[in-house]
Amino acid sequence: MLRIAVPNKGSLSEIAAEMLAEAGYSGRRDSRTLVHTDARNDVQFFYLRPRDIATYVGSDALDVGITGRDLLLDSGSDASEIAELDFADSTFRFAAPAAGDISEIADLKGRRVATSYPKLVDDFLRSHGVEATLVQLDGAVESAVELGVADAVADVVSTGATLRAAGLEIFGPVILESTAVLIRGEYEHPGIARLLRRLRGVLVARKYVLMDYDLPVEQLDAAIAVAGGIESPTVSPLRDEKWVAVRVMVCADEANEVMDRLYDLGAKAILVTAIHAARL
Ligand SMILES: Nc1ncnc2c1ncn2[C@@H]1O[C@H](COP(=O)(O)OP(=O)(O)OP(=O)(O)O)[C@@H](O)[C@H]1O
Ligand SMILES: O=P(O)(O)OC[C@H]1O[C@H](OP(=O)(O)OP(=O)(O)O)[C@H](O)[C@@H]1O
Ligand SMILES: [Mg+2]
Repeated sequence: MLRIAVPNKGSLSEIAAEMLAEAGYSGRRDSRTLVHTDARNDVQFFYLRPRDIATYVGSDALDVGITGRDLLLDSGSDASEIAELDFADSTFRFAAPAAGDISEIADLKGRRVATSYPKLVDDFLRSHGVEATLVQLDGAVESAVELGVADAVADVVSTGATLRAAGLEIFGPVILESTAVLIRGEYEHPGIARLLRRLRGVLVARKYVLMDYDLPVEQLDAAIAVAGGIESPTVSPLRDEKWVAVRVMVCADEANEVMDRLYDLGAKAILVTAIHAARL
């Protein structure tokens, strides 16, 4: 049975649970449940703190897990990334008071840096030859400067709203581009391949739509240049030999532009349908 570590709370937990449900797995019904068995799919879910998941997977106590790249690297675990899961995208940055005397990482020498990711920040500063004092906090790191606990912070940045609200300004290079990832330990459980296929199927179903349209046959090459699909579009003959029917996968966020361009080529009856599941 494949043992899967999933976040039990925080910003990763809800989307991870949605992805697994879309991939056909049953999940816990009660938020206090710590272990759930999906016998039909021969998997067992262990609901753990996101920060701890890399430790469980890296020690092979569990076979595979969903966590954040920043949490994986900060854990020092031996677990390794096997796929990006296309959510919880964030950058990890330094920030300091907008009108202060810290505007580049060299200015951090001998200063105090507050963070919830001490290993990640320590490794980065060492790699840049900067010696600073790290102040480890559990969260809401942006308040540390105002309250006199630190001179600068290093934290997760998504929209930047939290930093701006705290009067802090980003400086220095990007420490890390983080995203949600699937991770595994040294041992590659045979069940991982199928889990990966299912999760990738969810990502494809979310990213693409199916587009069907009728087209004068002489415009086919031009239409395929507009939307070539994954391998190649499906082209079927119509009763009227001057027309063909085409079915093609298109990125959902490009669908309207593609429809406009196909329309300009003379396409008719252009229909877009959502993809519920996929295996490419
Ligand atoms: N605002 C955000 N936007 C994108 N990703 C985020 C954001 N905040 C946290 N994350 C990501 O979530 C993971 C941290 O999850 P964790 O649950 O430990 O903290 P959290 O999301 O801040 O939850 P909470 O603060 O509710 O405990 C990291 O991978 C981090 O990059
Ligand atoms: O750039 P933004 O869109 O403002 O998002 C970034 C903020 O989101 C997270 O905080 P969270 O709300 O999880 O609180 P926490 O710091 O206590 O974890 C993260 O720690 C940042 O503070
Ligand atoms: Mg948080």
